[in-house]
Amino acid sequence: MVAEHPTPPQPHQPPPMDSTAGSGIAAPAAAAVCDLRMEPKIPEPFVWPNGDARPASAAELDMPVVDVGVLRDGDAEGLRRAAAQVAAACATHGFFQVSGHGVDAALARAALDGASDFFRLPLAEKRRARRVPGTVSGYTSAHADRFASKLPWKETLSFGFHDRAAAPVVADYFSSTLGPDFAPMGRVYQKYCEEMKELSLTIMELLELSLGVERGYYREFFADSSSIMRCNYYPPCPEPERTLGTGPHCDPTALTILLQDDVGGLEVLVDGEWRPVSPVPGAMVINIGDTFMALSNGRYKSCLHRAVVNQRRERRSLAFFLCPREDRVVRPPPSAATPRHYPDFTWADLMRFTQRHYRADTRTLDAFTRWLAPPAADAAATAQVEAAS
Ligand SMILES: C=C1C[C@]23C[C@H]1CC[C@H]2[C@]1(C)CCC[C@@](C)(C(=O)O)[C@H]1[C@@H]3C(=O)O
Ligand SMILES: O=C(O)CCC(=O)C(=O)O
Ligand SMILES: [Fe+2]
Repeated sequence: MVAEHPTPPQPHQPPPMDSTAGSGIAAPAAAAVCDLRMEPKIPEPFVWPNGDARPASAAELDMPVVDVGVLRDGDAEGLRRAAAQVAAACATHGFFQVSGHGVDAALARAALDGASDFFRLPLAEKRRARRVPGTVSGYTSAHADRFASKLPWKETLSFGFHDRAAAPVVADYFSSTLGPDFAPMGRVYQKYCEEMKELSLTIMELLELSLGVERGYYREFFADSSSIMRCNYYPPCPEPERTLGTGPHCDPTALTILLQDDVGGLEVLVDGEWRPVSPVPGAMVINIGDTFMALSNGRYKSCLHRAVVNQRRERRSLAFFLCPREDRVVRPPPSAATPRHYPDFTWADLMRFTQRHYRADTRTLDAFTRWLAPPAADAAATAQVEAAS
């Protein structure tokens, strides 16, 4: 299927980095937005180093499809099997798929189709929702408003979801940002996020069981949460082997629920090889993020993954990122807390770090830990510099 609308990015020459360039994130003066049009070669800013873009191995990642319906129907043997499958997957590569999730198939389809409808809009209309600098919310094309190189071959639309408010936060976002014509789309994503939140709490119960930690610890930790919904749109690419839809990274968030269409492109790094994750019709991909790795005191792994693109088919994926309420202190349950592998932190701090100081990649949590509290040697060096200045 060839995309019905212009595809590969043809960015304006990304503006010069401003004073925050040293932070590794370009914050150009004007929000550059890529105007996607077909070109035979990809623009230089979209070329990734060979190490990041190297080809995947042929062998798909063999990850379990866990039937989470067992948490509803009280099947004790099924529960034991599901907990064992989750434990084996999360202690190694951090990925599994779920069936029996109860998410309405028509709603899932409407959410994927809504993403296509949005990304097919004229650029000027999409720009009405462009990302507010320093936040994750809004529309971006290749993150060209943030970075000047290794641009991802994708467009994204992200918005926050928290069920504290009485008001339908997501539905209001669409109507207020894009106008009353988008109210139906907003209602679809409002309902989709509500179902994603419910599924994430079910998965938290399964994670408690599989880790043998206090029942309810994780479910209650996230009962009042502040999550991120992200629609990814990956256009066909004339040189897919030279770029990436999403670069190698670990999700800084706690848990990711990924609904992908039937195209494929998600890959996970296992034993030094990129392993494709094939779409399983009706299933959703789950992965552990940095915040949950810290909540499990390192027992469950937040692992490197990426999204590759292809020459012929556009691809869509919807990522629901479960995040704690901003001010919650991320700390493992008492039964799993010694010796501590990560410091206490809040999601607000980690979120701010990824949006203003550091491009989430393969070492985000380590970089964040150092940013939070530089090792004594660094602190002494910093004090020396300050004293001399
Ligand atoms: C907190 C977040 C930052 C990103 C979106 C969520 C969780 C995943 C992060 C991201 C996808 C990791 C790869 C780099 C990134 C810049 C991207 O390609 O979109 C990251 C997101 C972001 O900073 O917008
Ligand atoms: O699109 C995909 O398959 C993966 C996207 C992803 O990892 C992300 O948005 O964090
Ligand atoms: Fe990710």
